[in-house]
Amino acid sequence: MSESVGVRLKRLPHGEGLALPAYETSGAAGMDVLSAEDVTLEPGGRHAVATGLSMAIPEGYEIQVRPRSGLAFKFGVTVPNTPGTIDSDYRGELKVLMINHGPDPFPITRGDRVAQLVLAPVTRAQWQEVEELDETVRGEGGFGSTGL
Ligand SMILES: O=c1ccn([C@H]2C[C@H](O)[C@@H](COP(=O)(O)OP(=O)(O)OP(=O)(O)O)O2)c(=O)[nH]1
Ligand SMILES: [Mg+2]
Repeated sequence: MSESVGVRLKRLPHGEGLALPAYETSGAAGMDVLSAEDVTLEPGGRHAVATGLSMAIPEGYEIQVRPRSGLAFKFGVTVPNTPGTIDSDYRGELKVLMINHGPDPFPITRGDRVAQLVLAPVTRAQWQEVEELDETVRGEGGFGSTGL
């Protein structure tokens, strides 16, 4: 078993009666999160899907909102801002941004698993401004500089 961290969570009125986000298997990295609303994503359409949940993530952690590969593969339905970032100081409703890249309307029913939530540690950077950076073999090469 890997380590687990307590996360305080509040159900909003429209989240009553829904299961909490849950790990589907013993080794799952993400908890599948459920929609708290019925909505249809038209082709090319996007929507911030309500989850009916707000939370207080412990300082030093974030939650990443990631797509479910099954929805992406079968229907072209994914999370446009993946990974979505839930900050530890955010107390609003967690919403899952979704976009339908597929050719057909995609109906979401309350209770459907729309995305997955990954709790991750955050390391904050402290800038150290300098005049010169160290030299490397790569140097300024990027964006395909090593070939395709
Ligand atoms: O998929 C997402 C992404 C963000 N949020 C919430 C939690 C997050 O803490 C807050 C701000 O997100 P972000 O920093 O990505 O958005 P922004 O456009 O920079 O907004 P802000 O100016 O509020 O930071 O919105 C969600 O509910 N779902
Ligand atoms: Mg922001």
